[in-house]
Formats: sequence, structure tokens, C-alpha cells
Amino acid sequence: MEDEAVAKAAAGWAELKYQSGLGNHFSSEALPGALPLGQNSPLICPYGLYAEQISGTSFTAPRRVNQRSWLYRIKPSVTHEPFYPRVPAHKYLVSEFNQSTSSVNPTQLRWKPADIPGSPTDFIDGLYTMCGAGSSFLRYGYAIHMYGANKSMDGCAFCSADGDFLVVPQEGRLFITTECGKLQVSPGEVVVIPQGFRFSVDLPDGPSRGYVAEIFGTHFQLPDLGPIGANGLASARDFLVPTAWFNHDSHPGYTIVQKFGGELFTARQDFSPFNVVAWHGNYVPYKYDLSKFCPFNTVLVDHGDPSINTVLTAPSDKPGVALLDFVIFPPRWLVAEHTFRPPYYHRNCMSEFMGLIYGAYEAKAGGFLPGGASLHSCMTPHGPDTKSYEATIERGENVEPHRISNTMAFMFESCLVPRVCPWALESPCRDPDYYQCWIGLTSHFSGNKEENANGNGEVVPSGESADD
Ligand SMILES: O=C(O)Cc1cc(O)ccc1O
Ligand SMILES: [Fe+2]
Repeated sequence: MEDEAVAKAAAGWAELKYQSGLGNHFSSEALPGALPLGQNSPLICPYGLYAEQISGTSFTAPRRVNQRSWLYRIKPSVTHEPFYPRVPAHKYLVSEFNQSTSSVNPTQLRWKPADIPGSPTDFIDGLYTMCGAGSSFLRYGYAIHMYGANKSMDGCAFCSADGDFLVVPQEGRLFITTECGKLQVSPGEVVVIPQGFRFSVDLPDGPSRGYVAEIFGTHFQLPDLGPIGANGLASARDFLVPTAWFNHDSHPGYTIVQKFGGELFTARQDFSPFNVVAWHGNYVPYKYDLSKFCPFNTVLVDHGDPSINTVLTAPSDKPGVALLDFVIFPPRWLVAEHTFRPPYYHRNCMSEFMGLIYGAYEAKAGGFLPGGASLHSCMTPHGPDTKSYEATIERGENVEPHRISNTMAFMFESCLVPRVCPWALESPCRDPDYYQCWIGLTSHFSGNKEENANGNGEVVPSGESADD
């Protein structure tokens, strides 16, 4: 993109201020005194604003999980023409996973990064569902989408009535205007836009690509830390929430695009929905910089389970079982002794969708690229590819502490078994040879317990490396 165009797109975005925290009650006003004091719904609000509540939980949800915010706006959201199905319909969004929308597949699946579309495509048109489980109608489940876009949304705002969007940009910044204010999100950061919030995505860098986990019927929270103690992993104060920002201009023909049951509906109105002058509450969009994550790890032997790197979790009704965990594999030191340090081979009763934001992933020497994806469903075996395995064995026993650097992979892990959308299975980006990355793993078995074969197939006495 031209420098001038970048500057224009970035205009008004330079000096963003954020509030900090996760789960707090925030308040923000763009004009002094715009927030009513002592009550939520005065007969006449300051500045003649309308009071409007947005709830993220049932009114009667227990207080510790109850989420809602009060928005004080120039005109209420209801001031719009009827919703009609959007024309043309969006063909690649799913919010109910059943035999008519998707299929199950126990094969290890992997996709190369998709090209960003050549024709003008905004964030809404660029979204496509890869897989998911459950149903937005039954308020239980999730959808995993990816997006590729090259154009800012213009004169329209998007909103999902189905679920919360956790957006993981992989390429290109997202300048997101929400009803609570603006958020600037770079690759390496993630943003959560809760169910129902209207937002508009500007692309200051042009091409943009990334991943979205949408969760139905629940919200993300920080994981419990158990024996880790009171500190570590993602810290509440590193989550950033916008400050109130509003647009007062009338806008002939502003379009609200609402995702509802996986279908898109549009409604016209004569003003921007970003007309909230002040707000308060705990139901808010927020962003988080993954480089702030404080990883914990094994310091003597063995490879810890990836749950140690959970950034956010969306709980199911069963304690300790996630509807969807967002887990990262950030730069960190590996120090374990006489240990196979990369991820172990495994079959998991949970299902794992992975993406790569930058760098290389520790379990894959090739084929898993930034912007690509993989899916290992419930009980589908997977683990390091042959090259990674052999390189690790070849390094042998006496390895120094090693820093994994310049990498950020992530996983959406769920207790619900994903069904895969047909276009994801048929995509030209799908790597039909993925299974080959493990086929070269050879037997190192020796009938003699005192002898082990090393990565070169040479037989060496147990406890020694081939170099000794
Ligand atoms: O499969 C994967 O690569 C993700 C993963 C990483 C890890 O360190 C341990 C288990 C696991 O599923
Ligand atoms: Fe795994």
C-alpha cells in the first residue's frame, strides 16, 4: 500500500488510550459528565443521550459470571430499518455443525496458508468457517473461522449474534472500531469482540489474514492457576479495553451486517453505530499482546502438557473441561535433562486446531507455515514429524539449555469434536500428503535392553550418544 494511503488509513488512530484489566467493571466517557451518576437509566441522560444495556449473560446468571454493559448513545441501536437476508448470501459461514453442513474426519489435516484474495474483499466477505461443533442456536459449541481480506469495511458494521469472536491476526494490522471505542491490533496480539457488539475493521496495511475462534453460549476467562499460585501466564492487567469514542455524523445508508444462525442479515440506518459517548460495565471488547505472556515450564525432566500455556479458556459445564482453550507456544527456554524436549507423540480426547502466527513450530520441521493450519481431532494420533524427531535424537543427551525464539504458534483446543466444512476439505490449500511427515519414522527397537538405536539407525549402548 502507498505511504499516503497508510497514513490516511491510520489517521485518528495514533493516540489511542486503553483501560487495563479483564473482568473488571470499566467506565469511560468521551465527554465530561456523560455517564449518569447513581443510576443506569435516568429519565433524561446527560447530553440528551439514550441509555441502552447490552447483556452477555442471562439477567439472572450468578454474579461472579454475570456480564453486561450500559451504553449512552446519540441514538439507540433499534433505530434501523428491518433486517433482510444479505444479498449475495455468504456461502462459507456455519454456526450449526451437523451432517448437512459439515463432516467428521479422523485423518490428520493440514492446510497451507491461503492467498489473500486478489479482488476487493473486506473482513466480512473474507471470513470462512473451517470447522466447529455444536450449535449457536443451542448456545453450546464453537466455530473456527479463518479470514483473508484486503480492504477496510466501508459504511458498514459487523456483529455476531451467535458468539464471541477471538480474532488472531497473522498478517496485517486490524484497526477495529467498536461501540466501546477503538482497538489497534497487530499480529502477535489477539482481540475478543463479545457476542452482539458491532464493530468495523479497517486494514491500514492492506492485506490481512488470520484466525477466529467463535464460542457459543459462554465467554473467555483466565484459567485457574492451581499450584502455580497467584501469578503467571496471562495477567489480567495486560488486557486492554477501549475508551469511549463516538462519531456524530449522520450517514445516509449505514449498513449493519448481523451474523445470526450463521447467516448474514443487513439493516440500514442513517447514522453510524459508533455513537456511544460514554459507557460502563464488564461486558466489553479487549485485546492482549501475546508477548506479555509469562510462560511456566518443566525445569528438570519431561515435557509438560500444553495446558500450561493457556491464555484464555471458555469453560464447559464440567470443571476442568474446556469448551475452548486458547493456548500458545511462545518463545521460551527448554532446559529439561535426558528428555525428549519437543511435544510428545499423543492421542488426545480433546480436539486440537493449530495455527502459526510467525516463525516455525517446534514439532514440525516443514509444512506447517505461518498462516497455515492443522486439525488433529479427538484421538487422532499426532506429534513431531520425522525430521524433528530425528534431529532431536541426533542432538542426543548432553544438550544445553536452548531458547526457542522468534515463533508463535497457537492451539484452539476443545472437548467437542469438530466437524469440518466441505470447502476446507476440498481446499487447494489442503495438504494431501500431511501423513507423509510421519511415515519415515522407523523402528529403533532392539531386542537387547542394553542397546538402543540412535537417529542414524546405529546401535549404541543405552545412556550414551553416538558421539561419545
Ligand atoms: O499437538 C501439538 O503440537 C500441540 C501440543 C503441544 C505440546 O507441547 C504437547 C501436546 C500437544 O498436543
Ligand atoms: Fe497435540
